[in-house]
Amino acid sequence: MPASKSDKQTSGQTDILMEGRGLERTFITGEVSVHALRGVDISLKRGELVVLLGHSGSGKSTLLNILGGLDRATAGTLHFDGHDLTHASDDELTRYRRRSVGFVFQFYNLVAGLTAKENVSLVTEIAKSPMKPEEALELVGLGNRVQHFPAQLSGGEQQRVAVARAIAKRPQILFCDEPTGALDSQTGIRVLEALDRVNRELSTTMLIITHNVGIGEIADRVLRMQDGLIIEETAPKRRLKPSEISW
Ligand SMILES: Nc1ncnc2c1ncn2[C@@H]1O[C@H](COP(=O)(O)OP(=O)(O)OP(=O)(O)O)[C@@H](O)[C@H]1O
Repeated sequence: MPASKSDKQTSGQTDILMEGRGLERTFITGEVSVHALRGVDISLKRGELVVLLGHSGSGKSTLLNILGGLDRATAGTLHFDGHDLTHASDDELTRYRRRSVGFVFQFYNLVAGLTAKENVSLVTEIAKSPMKPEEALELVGLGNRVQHFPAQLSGGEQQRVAVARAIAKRPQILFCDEPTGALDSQTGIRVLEALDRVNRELSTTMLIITHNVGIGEIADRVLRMQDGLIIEETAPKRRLKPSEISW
């Protein structure tokens, strides 16, 4: 049974799960340097759902890749659950990704020849204390689709299998890069409902990237990026249910 938010806050842990300070990322291609991140400060609290908004090219994916241990910052510091990731070796970063992090991307990347259950099993077989694949699929509302192959599922259902696959290993943090980007609004809302449920029931910390300002209403906190910096932070008065929003 995962600890509730209040349990965690009284157990002596700080309520900050992840913290980046002064994060910079410069890409050098031939003679051209792109300063994709120009000194980002970001803190993610345990159990919170944060939406990261920003125009194309503002640095959202670059930031997500660094926080998720897929890339390294050129400058700045990064800590996760008391561990310094700034100077982590490649092996340590791999361990961090395997044990603690889940990813959901715009395209679902399911294996076509495997059923929904088998796609989720790919992850649960190598995790330490995973959920049963059926349990993860039930949590995202696909308890009746476990034996279906990706081609027999709608786009939104396939994305929910991808969410089940990402959360079945019980990651502490889930990074979602445009999880509804390929979906119409009604289908996208079903995917957001699955994410919202995982966040509430498992207290999984979440960072969701989107272009879609309306999705900010389901968050505890909304961050907005521009030109490689977080330029605005807001907290909606009331966190709406995904079924209450539209776009
Ligand atoms: N591997 C790379 N090599 C060179 N430049 C890169 C690389 N990755 C990103 N960039 C540049 O860094 C900047 C930020 O890109 P990033 O993908 O983080 O933006 P984004 O906000 O996620 O955009 P989008 O919403 O379009 O996905 C852009 O100018 C992009 O061209």
